[in-house]
Amino acid sequence: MAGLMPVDEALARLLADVRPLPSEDVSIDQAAGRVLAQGIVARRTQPPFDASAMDGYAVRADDVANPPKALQVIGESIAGKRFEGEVGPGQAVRIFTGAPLPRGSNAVLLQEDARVAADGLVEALEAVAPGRHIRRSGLDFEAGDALLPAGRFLDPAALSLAAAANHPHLPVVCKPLVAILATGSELVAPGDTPGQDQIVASNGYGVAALAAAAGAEILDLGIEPDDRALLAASVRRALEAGADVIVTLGGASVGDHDLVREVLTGEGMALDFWKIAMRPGKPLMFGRFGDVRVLGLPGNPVSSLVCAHLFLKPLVAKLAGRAFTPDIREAFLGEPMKANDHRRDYVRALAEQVGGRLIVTPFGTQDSSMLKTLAAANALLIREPHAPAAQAGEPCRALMLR
Ligand SMILES: Nc1nc2c(c(=O)[nH]1)N[C@H]1C(S)=C(S)[C@@H](COP(=O)(O)OP(=O)(O)OC[C@H]3O[C@@H](n4cnc5c(N)ncnc54)[C@H](O)[C@@H]3O)O[C@H]1N2
Ligand code: MOO
Repeated sequence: MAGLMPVDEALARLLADVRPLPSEDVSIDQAAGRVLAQGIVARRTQPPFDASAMDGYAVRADDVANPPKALQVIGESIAGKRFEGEVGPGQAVRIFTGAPLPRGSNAVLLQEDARVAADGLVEALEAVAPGRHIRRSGLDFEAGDALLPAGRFLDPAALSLAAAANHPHLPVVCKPLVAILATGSELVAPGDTPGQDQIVASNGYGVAALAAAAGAEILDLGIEPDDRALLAASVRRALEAGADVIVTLGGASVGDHDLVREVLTGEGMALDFWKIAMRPGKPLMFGRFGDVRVLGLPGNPVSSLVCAHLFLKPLVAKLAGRAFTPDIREAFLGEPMKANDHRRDYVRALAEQVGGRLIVTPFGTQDSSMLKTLAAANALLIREPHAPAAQAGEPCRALMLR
């Protein structure tokens, strides 16, 4: 069929000029999962002093070169409160992990290698090399060191490092605000009582979860019936709220009550593309109000979610400054497949490791209303347009969903 845009071309058009959003400062306890907008440098040296790496005794290595050797314990150094004096010949200081190393000492004798004796004495049972069990000042980083680059995803290790470097706030890429509007007079919210001929709206929940996981803030615009004025009012609400992306659900096709494209263009949206060569998801629409991107997802629940995986996820990730590569794997067919037509198919399937190979077996029925098979699937088997019939065991590609 003419006029359907190939998936890769549609994706390239969608993402072509998307840049990460501007930055904002957030408190470090709110920064998990965000992306650094600027690199950060260490605001202090870590450790800030020579510190013990073990519980034991700070000693002069020469003193214990020929054990056993009795040493006089002249005090203790604990994490948070150092021993202020100096360790002289024949002396030791009780020391704990993380505590500053006292002046005069140059090694830490493990407490397992010592025996407490009478009258404030400790007997060293082993020799210890100079510098042993000491973390030198700056071992981890020095003040002024570049620690994390712009664009770094703030995962647990990056967050703890930023905190250790004494950053209470971090400059991060703003979260894209994704407004989600479900359309359709047949829809009621979960928990409401559907009237005759009505169904429960489902798409928005999965789409919102997917966008949030990719880094978005969600603005839920609820459900609007197939009514031009109400749809237009919702679109204006999204624009006034500063949405970066507006996602509409349903009403994207060609039916008399599929009003979304008409309402959006009436409100000033420049239509970029509509209808792509994929199954499910053919009626996908993309347009923009300036920098505000609009994705019109098809109403069929599986089509909505598959399009969200393929298009919304990379769009949100790119706006949020995140790196994103779909998890597409080389695999082998678990069942024969018929020749394909002009649309690229994303077939709900089960991918399993069998004897070191990833075997992908499609579910028998692929109607795009069937969420149960989408929830059961862990992969989408990708069938290229015009792919010839294939036998079980032939190579294929699979987009992993989980
Ligand atoms: N003559 C044609 N008819 C259709 C075509 C076509 O090319 N020619 N395309 C079909 C394809 S493919 C799809 S996909 C659907 C999508 O159409 P719409 O985006 O207009 O979706 P609706 O008609 O509004 O709804 C379809 C279906 O999905 C249900 N729905 C809608 N929104 C939700 C929601 N938020 N949660 C749960 N379910 C929802 C709706 O009740 C319908 O059952 O069009 C085909 N038709
Ligand atoms: O392309 Mo529509 O998405 O299957 O049913």
